[in-house]
Amino acid sequence: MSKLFRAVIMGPPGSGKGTISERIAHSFGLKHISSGDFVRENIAANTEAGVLAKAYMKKRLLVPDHVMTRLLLPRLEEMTKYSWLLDGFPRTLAQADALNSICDLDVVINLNIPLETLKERLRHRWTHPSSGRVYNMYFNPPRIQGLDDITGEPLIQQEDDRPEALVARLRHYKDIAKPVIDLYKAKSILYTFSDTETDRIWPNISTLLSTKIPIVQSDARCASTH
Ligand SMILES: Nc1ncnc2c1ncn2[C@H]1C[C@H](O)[C@@H](COP(=O)(O)OP(=O)(O)OP(=O)(O)O)O1
Ligand SMILES: Nc1nc2c(ncn2[C@@H]2O[C@H](COP(=O)(O)OP(=O)(O)O)[C@@H](O)[C@H]2O)c(=O)[nH]1
Repeated sequence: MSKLFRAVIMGPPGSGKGTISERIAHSFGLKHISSGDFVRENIAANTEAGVLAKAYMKKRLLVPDHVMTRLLLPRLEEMTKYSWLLDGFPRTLAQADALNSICDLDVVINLNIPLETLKERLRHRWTHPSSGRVYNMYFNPPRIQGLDDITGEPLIQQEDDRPEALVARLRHYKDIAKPVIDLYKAKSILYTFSDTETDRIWPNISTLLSTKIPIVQSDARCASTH
């Protein structure tokens, strides 16, 4: 029986975390836990932490660490039987320390994508606001232009996906992510992938995971939560 597998995917906005997570979940049978989706589910369900998170989410700000860890850690503790991939958490060193206190990670995938590529992708990113589903007008367009494939509801372009907003967002990401990346580097579990195309990065990630997850445990196999 293979050991359960614990992975994190990190990268700046638009680096392809969501896109690659879906491929990993599909190919390797890991549970995909997207912190953004989980926050949205809690807001929709009006939970205590969801109510706290809502104001930050509306302003497109990071939710404070104590709220985020209160949301995410119990969810992870429920999943002791599954192999999982965390997308969007940890974002800060405090979150990484909290995660470290409940589990040992096997792999951290770090996406390193050039700024010009991020700008171009996000310029064409359309989002379904209530689910967080994203499309790109060229890479993965919706079936009907401007409408979400699942609900048929209108898609929007997020204000902070505009190229002018991206530089500040990226600086902020780099500042808070650097100590997290340094921590995982020191633990020798950080694997960095640099390219402009997800389709060129994906085979390398797939090869890495094939060596790390030789057998996917049958009872750990489950669909992505996306
Ligand atoms: N680990 C976290 N720490 C703090 N806030 C978080 C965390 N994960 C998600 N959030 C909050 C920030 C956002 O307001 C909201 C949505 O997150 P997410 O879906 O990851 O979108 P995003 O637009 O911030 O990321 P990206 O552009 O990288 O896809 O939830
Ligand atoms: N053109 C192009 N767009 C991509 C590629 N990979 C992902 N995207 C799109 O770029 C945007 C950002 O990807 P996403 O997975 O949301 O990144 P995240 O913000 O890191 O989760 C989305 O609109 C994706 O559809 C790629 O290789 N080329």
